[in-house]
Amino acid sequence: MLSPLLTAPPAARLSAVHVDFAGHEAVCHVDLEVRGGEVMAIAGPNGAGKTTLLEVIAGTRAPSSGTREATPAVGFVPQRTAVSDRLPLTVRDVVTVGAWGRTGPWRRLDAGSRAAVDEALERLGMTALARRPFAALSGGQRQRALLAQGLAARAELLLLDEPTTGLDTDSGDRIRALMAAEAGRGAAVVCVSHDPAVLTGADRLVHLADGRVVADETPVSEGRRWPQPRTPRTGRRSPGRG
Ligand SMILES: Nc1ncnc2c1ncn2[C@@H]1O[C@H](COP(=O)(O)OP(=O)(O)OP(=O)(O)O)[C@@H](O)[C@H]1O
Repeated sequence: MLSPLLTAPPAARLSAVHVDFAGHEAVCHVDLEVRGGEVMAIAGPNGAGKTTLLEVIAGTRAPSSGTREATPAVGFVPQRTAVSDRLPLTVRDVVTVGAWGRTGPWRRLDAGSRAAVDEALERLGMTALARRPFAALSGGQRQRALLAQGLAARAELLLLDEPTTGLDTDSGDRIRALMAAEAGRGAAVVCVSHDPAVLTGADRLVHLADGRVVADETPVSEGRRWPQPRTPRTGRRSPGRG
């Protein structure tokens, strides 16, 4: 019998995708399907095209040629270094942006969207920091705020660019557990990473080199070797860094 992962409809499908930057092919002829319920890790050396490919899957970068089909319910968590230091927003504002897919930008949030924002803050241990300016956070706290933004979308396709880079072990564990939990509720999770703990624990590991998929493996056959989701911290103790 086919596994539920194989019978689930694709959350995203790329066909013969190329991305060309002024003559440099960053992504070359990629065919890829991402399915609900799976965590796919994308690995490869610097400059291999991982972020560019993730942007195409997210729909934030149009391919130069080829096609993308995907659910409209996308949550995209960029690298924290890709977000301006000067954003005049609180942590709650940043997380609220994630719920805009449900309400539309700058609209008053309905009760369901407010609950999604509160829950996302709670799951990342950011409730106590909700009113703090985003620009005043440490790097690791920013990473968690951006992930909370992605969770607030309650997306069918959740995309993360190096979400554990520079985090302490505890925060890295928490983020891997959250990715597993998102896949557990049926979302397709795609994560660009150099982190061995992410790469060895994903359901599927796609290797890129020079913009091409050179391997597409399912390294774990009997469940993810990732920590189970834990009861979130409320932040009542110290707000904690990173
Ligand atoms: N906006 C851009 N304009 C021109 N070239 C770009 C642009 N973005 C990326 N590139 C080039 O495309 C290639 C792939 O870049 P990309 O950022 O996707 O790689 P990556 O695998 O994510 O790298 P890293 O592991 O260093 O983050 C690189 O050669 C990069 O220089």
